[in-house]
Amino acid sequence: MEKLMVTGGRPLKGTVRISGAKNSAIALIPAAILAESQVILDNMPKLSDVMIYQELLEELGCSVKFEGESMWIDPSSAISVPLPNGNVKKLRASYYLMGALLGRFGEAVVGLPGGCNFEPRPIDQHIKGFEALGAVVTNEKGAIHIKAKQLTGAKIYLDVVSVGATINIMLAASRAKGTTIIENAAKEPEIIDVATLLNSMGARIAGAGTETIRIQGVQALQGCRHSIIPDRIQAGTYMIAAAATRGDVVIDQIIPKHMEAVTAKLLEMGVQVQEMDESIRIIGQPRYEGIDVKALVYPGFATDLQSPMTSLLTQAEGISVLTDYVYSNRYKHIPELIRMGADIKLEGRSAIIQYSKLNAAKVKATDLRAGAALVIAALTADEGVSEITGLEYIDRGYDQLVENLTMLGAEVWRKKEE
Ligand SMILES: CC(=O)N[C@H]1[C@@H](OP(=O)(O)OP(=O)(O)OC[C@H]2O[C@@H](n3ccc(=O)[nH]c3=O)[C@H](O)[C@@H]2O)O[C@H](CO)[C@@H](O)[C@@H]1O
Ligand SMILES: C=C(OP(=O)(O)O)C(=O)O
Repeated sequence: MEKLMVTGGRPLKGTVRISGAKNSAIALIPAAILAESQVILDNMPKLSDVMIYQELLEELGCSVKFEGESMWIDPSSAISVPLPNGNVKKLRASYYLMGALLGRFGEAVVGLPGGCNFEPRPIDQHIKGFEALGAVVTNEKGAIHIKAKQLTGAKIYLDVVSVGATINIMLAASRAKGTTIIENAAKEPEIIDVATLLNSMGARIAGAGTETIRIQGVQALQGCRHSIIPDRIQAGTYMIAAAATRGDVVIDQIIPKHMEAVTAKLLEMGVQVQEMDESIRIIGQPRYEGIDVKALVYPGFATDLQSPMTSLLTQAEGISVLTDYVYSNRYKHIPELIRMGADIKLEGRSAIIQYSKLNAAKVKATDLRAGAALVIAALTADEGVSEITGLEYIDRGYDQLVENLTMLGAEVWRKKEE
């Protein structure tokens, strides 16, 4: 196991290039199972979740290789091997194997997912969707067994707006007989990315990115080549880190439209933000105003940036109130930030944050974005070296983190845990 060592007090300066999006990549990889010939995914991020997914596909009989930043997947020999345990427990997005295997083979056995379990994360809406398409779903000792003689299109109203359920239903319904309509669908850019891949494979999906998605099932899907969209959560993390360290950073190769909620909040605090075609420049300021932030589904402020934003708000004068409306208790970073000197109180599902001088400390990342919050706090701390354990969580979502931060002038390094 490794930990991350971070020296505080150095403003980030320079340009950082953002990789492909984790939350797209780990849906696009299983989507490739639906094809009967080779799928090439370009702009693939180097992340532990992606490596685990490579192994999962190999367990299912796919052949997978990398060429630079491209992942070549040949799913022609895939079979629906039961995966009740093992790698499926290591990441959240293993649940997409349910929709993909169901769509291609009419059956799947997939263990309940792992990943960042900052609070219970049910998958009842995924299951409701599969059942509506005609599948029989049972939970046998923590593994979900799904079987359908014939998947048939249906109208499915999601009780909660769920990224995972929307994508999972799209995957299965692409091969169903007839038309599926998902109402109250999630609108995240990653959903559009998955629909774009599926349509390039021959699917007929309309409305991705709106609350109503129509999927006309087709008999077969073929291979294609697709480039993964930039990671808006990584981009947002660097935007926030640049502001928190009062640096000057160009966040490059992104889609600025995806960043609108973050940009708006940074501007409201008094951060200088310059938007270009494919990049955003963040110029930190000596003084920021406290603000209110509400984490919501897209196009609202992303819950995945709620923890990083908590660290930045400790640098704003007055009181800031941050409320997460997606997860009620995604606050595992707060006790650790308090150890670093932050003045934060939890009231129900809101964090009340006051200006605080942060100090270096030994802290523990308990999930991916909690880890990102601690990295930002450690970079912002006045002086001294922070030690952040739980680096394996951070590696789930940040491609080349140490290299990128080093290029931006930070002093960060990995160290073996004793
Ligand atoms: C791999 C991936 O893309 N992960 C993202 C995805 O997770 P994930 O797809 O798991 O998150 P969802 O959008 O499904 O969850 C949103 C909310 O709905 C609830 N819910 C969800 C499904 C369900 O069947 N029942 C239910 O009650 C969840 O508990 C949560 O409160 O979207 C989240 C919300 O933007 C992000 O934090 C994650 O980074
Ligand atoms: C919670 C996250 O990911 P996952 O859903 O894969 O655990 C995240 O990316 O912040």
